[in-house]
Amino acid sequence: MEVEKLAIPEVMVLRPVRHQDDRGFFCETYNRRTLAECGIETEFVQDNHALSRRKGTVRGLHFQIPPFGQDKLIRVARGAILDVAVDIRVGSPTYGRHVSAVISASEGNQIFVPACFAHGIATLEPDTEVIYKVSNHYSAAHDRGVLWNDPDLGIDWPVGDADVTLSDKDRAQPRFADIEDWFR
Ligand SMILES: Cc1cn([C@H]2C[C@H](O)[C@@H](COP(=O)(O)OP(=O)(O)O[C@H]3O[C@@H](C)C(=O)[C@@H](O)[C@H]3O)O2)c(=O)[nH]c1=O
Repeated sequence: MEVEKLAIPEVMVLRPVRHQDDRGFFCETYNRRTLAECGIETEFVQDNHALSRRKGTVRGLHFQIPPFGQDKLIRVARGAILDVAVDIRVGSPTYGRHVSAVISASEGNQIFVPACFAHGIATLEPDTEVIYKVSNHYSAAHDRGVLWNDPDLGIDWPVGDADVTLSDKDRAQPRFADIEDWFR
């Protein structure tokens, strides 16, 4: 498996081997041993599957607070996304900065985002299906977010305010400056 550490190196893009033949391909989308060889020892406990019908749908930026923080391993079964991870570790040299990568069904790549990052996606194609593993169970009481287009974060989303599809929850998320310090 190829591993690419992004500019914030705790966030990694992974490329599992795709075995191509006349029928199509075969790919191990999750292998605990291979991930451990890449330095990812996370135990995942839940798989999620989200369909976004429209291109230009943004989900995020989301995180769960301790003790329900979630490492995430994200891939795309149909379509493509821009995946964004914002460092929310107080005291980190990259606090408030973000990295992003295009993750797509055609590439078969994946992205690993640790718990102490706010995470979001923007769909680059209609009917995009995202499948991801998380290392802690969902807890609505521990669910938190940051406003996707907060100018303080300076994220270059592939969709503008006028065209974005967002949940009501994400429209009302707080600014980055107003979130509490959950991770150190
Ligand atoms: C995330 C989640 C949501 N739900 C429920 C709550 C709600 O009724 C419905 C939709 O939830 P949301 O609007 O929060 O879904 P969504 O906006 O897709 O949230 C996801 O966004 C991406 C960017 C992430 O990183 C994920 O961790 C998760 O926060 O599904 C669960 O039952 N289990 C879960 O694990």
